[in-house]
Amino acid sequence: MAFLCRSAASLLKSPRAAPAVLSACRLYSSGGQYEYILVEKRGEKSDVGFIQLNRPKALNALCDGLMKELKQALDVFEADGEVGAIVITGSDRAFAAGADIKEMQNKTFQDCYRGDFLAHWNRVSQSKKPVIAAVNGFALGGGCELAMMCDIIYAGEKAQFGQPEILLGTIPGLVSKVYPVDQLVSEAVKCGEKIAANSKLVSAMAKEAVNAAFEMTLAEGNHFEKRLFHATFATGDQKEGMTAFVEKRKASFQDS
Ligand SMILES: C[C@@H](CO)C(=O)SCCNC(=O)CCNC(=O)[C@H](O)C(C)(C)COP(=O)(O)OP(=O)(O)OC[C@H]1O[C@@H](n2cnc3c(N)ncnc32)[C@H](O)[C@@H]1OP(=O)(O)O
Repeated sequence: MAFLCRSAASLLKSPRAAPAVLSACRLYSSGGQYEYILVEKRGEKSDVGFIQLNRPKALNALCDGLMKELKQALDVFEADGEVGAIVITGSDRAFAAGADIKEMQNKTFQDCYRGDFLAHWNRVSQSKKPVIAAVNGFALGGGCELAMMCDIIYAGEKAQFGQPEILLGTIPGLVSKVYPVDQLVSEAVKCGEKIAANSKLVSAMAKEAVNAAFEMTLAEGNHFEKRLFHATFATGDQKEGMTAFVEKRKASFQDS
């Protein structure tokens, strides 16, 4: 948080940063100049910053360009003295279906590690102003995490939250459910079968991240999880999982 405050303050004070903020202000006052998001001020007093993710054909998959624009819009709203709260939403069908799998498919571990892939995704949790997620439809993987980074989540009746990364050969992917007594054991076995059909190597990495988090601060846990996520890009199973998604077929994991 201290870092955030400093970075926001430096945006406001630094003469070099000021033009960036001003030009970003123009972006939402003139409207329509972002490619992947819609940005405006709402509310009777125009005191609510409103950001709508807008990649309908890709179910608002969070491509790099979208995340950069989201950061830019948050910077603008943080610098705007009128804005007291920020709402992030998607479409009726999807809040966001996760990180962009087509962009990630061919990334290597080296690409992820060198570029500190997804490091800037924490921007939302660093906002000094309260952020409300208004979630309709799919909120999966990074989309679910984006909602969780907000301070408040309002969900539509058909919202679906999930962490399906394990299906792509990467982490995380843990789900919990409640069942009637007589169905519990068979449903638990079915769940075990689903987990066992995924990469055993990557499942172990997901468990390692969760277990390690119990012994760490939140920042350390996030960092460790991100590094393990990067490490999945060194596996054949991540390549298989993401390629299978793009080729619209079932993945065949080799635990390698
Ligand atoms: C890195 C971590 C963060 O920690 C991640 O976020 S990994 C990504 C996690 N998310 C997922 O695994 C969800 C992937 N999407 C789906 O499973 C399905 O698309 C669905 C959300 C269940 C919806 O299925 P439906 O059959 O209704 O629609 P389509 O699959 O035909 O999707 C329509 C269109 O959107 C593209 N798309 C959907 N999700 C993504 C994505 N995450 N990245 C890139 N593109 C995505 C999909 O490919 C279709 O486009 P088309 O290929 O037809 O041009």
